[in-house]
Amino acid sequence: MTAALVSAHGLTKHYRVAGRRRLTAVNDVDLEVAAGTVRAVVGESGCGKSTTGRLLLGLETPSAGEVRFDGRGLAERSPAELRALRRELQVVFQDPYDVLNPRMRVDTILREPARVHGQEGSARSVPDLLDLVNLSSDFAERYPHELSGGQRQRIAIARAIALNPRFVVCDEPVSALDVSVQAQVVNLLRRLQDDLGLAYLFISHDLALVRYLAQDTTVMYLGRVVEEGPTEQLFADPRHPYTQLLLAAVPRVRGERSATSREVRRLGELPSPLDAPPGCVFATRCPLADDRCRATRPELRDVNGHRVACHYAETADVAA
Ligand SMILES: Nc1ncnc2c1ncn2[C@@H]1O[C@H](COP(=O)(O)OP(=O)(O)OP(=O)(O)O)[C@@H](O)[C@H]1O
Repeated sequence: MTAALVSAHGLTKHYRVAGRRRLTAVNDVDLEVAAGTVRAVVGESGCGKSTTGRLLLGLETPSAGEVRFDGRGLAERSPAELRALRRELQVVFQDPYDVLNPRMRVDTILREPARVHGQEGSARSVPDLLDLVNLSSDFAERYPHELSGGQRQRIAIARAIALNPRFVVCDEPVSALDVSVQAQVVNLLRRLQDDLGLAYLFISHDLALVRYLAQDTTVMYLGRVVEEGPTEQLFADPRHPYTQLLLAAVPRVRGERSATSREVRRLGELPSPLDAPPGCVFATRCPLADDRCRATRPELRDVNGHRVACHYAETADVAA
C-alpha cells in the first residue's frame, strides 16, 4: 500500500442558498490519492465533484471533516505553511481562457507563479516548460488569443507545473476541447504525470478517459460516494446500480458523446441537493429501490474487492 499524499475524511460542505436553506454539495466523503497516482471522480453534473476538488486544494474550507496532505491536516497548518503548500497543489480547469490573462504574453504567464510565490530561483524555466508541453520556444512571445484551444490548455498545464507541484486537480481538463485534440492533451497529462511523478484528482464525465488514466475511481452521487475502488475492478464488476447505468452509457464508438448518460437520464431528473432522499441517495431513480432503500441509507462496505454503498450490491444488475 502506498501512503496517501492527499486524503479526505468525512469531508462535508454546506452552502447557504436562497431562503437560507442549506445545500449539501459534499456529504461525508472519504477518499485518498496516493503519491504519483491518479484518482478519477465521476458522476453527473452537480454531484459535488468540483467542490470536492476545491476542498482538497484548500480553496474552500470544509463545513465538517478534514483534508490532509502528507498526513497533516490543512487546518493544522500556519498561514506560512499553507502558503508554501500552495506550490504543491495546483489545478487545471476545463476552460483555460478563464485562467490565462489575455493581456499577458505566454512568457509572463509562465513566470507568474514563481513571481507570486517568490520562487524565481527554483521554478522551471519558460523554455523548459514549453518543451514539457510540446510547444516550441517561440510560443513564449504569443498572447492567449493567438493560440488554439489545445495550445491554450497546454499553456495552462505548463503554468500548473511551473513550481513542481505534487498534486494537480484536473477538473474536466479536455471536455471543452475539440475531440480531435482531446487525445493529445490527455496523452500529455498522462506523460507528465508519469515523468514528473504527479498525483492527479481527475474529474471527468468521460469514463473511457477515466479508464485510460486513473488507477482508482470514486463514483459520486448527490454529494456522496456511492462506489469506490481500483478502476479496473470497478469497471469490470460495477456493483452499484448507478455505476452500472453510468458504464452502460459509455459511448461505444470513439468520439461519440451523445450517448453520455442516456440510460441515466431516462431515469428522470437528478433530485436537488437541497432535498436529498433520506435513505439511499439514489433511491428515487434506482430500478431496484424498495422500502428499505428509501428508509435506510446504505453505508460503504467491501464487496468483491471494492467499496459500494448499496443494500443489494451483491446481486444488483440493472444495466443488462
Ligand atoms: N458556491 C456555491 N454556492 C452554492 N451552491 C454551490 C456552490 N458551489 C457549488 N454549489 C452547488 O453544489 C452542488 C455540487 O456542485 P459541484 O460544482 O461540486 O458539482 P459537479 O459535480 O462538479 O458539477 P459540474 O460537473 O456541473 O461542475 C451543486 O448543486 C451546486 O449548485
